[in-house]
Amino acid sequence: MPTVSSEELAAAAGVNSAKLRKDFSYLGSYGTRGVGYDVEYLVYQISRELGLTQDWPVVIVGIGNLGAALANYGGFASRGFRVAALIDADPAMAGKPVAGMPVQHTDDLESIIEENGVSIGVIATPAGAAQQVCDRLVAAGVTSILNFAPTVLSVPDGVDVRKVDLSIELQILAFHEQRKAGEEAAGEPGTVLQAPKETGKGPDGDVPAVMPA
Ligand SMILES: NC(=O)c1ccc[n+]([C@@H]2O[C@H](COP(=O)([O-])OP(=O)(O)OC[C@H]3O[C@@H](n4cnc5c(N)ncnc54)[C@H](O)[C@@H]3O)[C@@H](O)[C@H]2O)c1
Repeated sequence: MPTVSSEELAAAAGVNSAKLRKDFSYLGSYGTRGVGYDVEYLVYQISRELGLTQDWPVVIVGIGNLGAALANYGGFASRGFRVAALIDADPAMAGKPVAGMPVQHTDDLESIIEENGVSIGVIATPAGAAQQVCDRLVAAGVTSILNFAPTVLSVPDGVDVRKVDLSIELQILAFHEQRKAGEEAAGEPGTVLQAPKETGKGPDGDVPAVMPA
């Protein structure tokens, strides 16, 4: 039975081992003195706490380039997210197979949500359609939304929205690239940069004026 000590885990995570043991005790996981934690059981306990040991049916709305790519991504199923249905407003798409499933028309959105007990919806429609799709998902019983459309969605209390925007991730990388270029121009790492005012703050929050060596 592979085991791991709280000291090893704490060192790997860069945290204090006493704090780690205390946190694990909230999971009901206490380990054995001198032996440590049973790795398999610990993984199960953490997964259970994160809600990953149950099956989560998910619908994807908007089966264009992005929606089809998401539908074809195998990584969701291995984490317990089962794609229950693919939904699109284009009548020409209805019945067409994507990732081995027939695309269903938005006319049936409500019944699909109900029949599959779906609580998580993924929106991959154009921005202009996203709020309307969101409203229908929420009215049908969806309480968590992963939004890829470049728009801010309004939802009632009790509904969670996570927005994914890859261009923001690129902006963050571009910001760091700019800092690196400034560092090279200054000649040595760790130099205090004379950054233009508007780049003194990165899109991911405060960035120290001195880059680490
Ligand atoms: N978040 C990101 O990083 C990221 C990256 C790429 C694309 N996007 C966004 O994702 C969305 C989809 O991009 P795409 O390239 O797949 O577009 P696309 O045009 O290829 O696909 C959009 C699909 O949505 C369908 N659709 C339109 N209105 C609908 C409605 N009311 N209900 C259901 N389906 C509807 C269309 O029929 C089409 O199949 C866009 O909003 C785009 O800006 C976001």
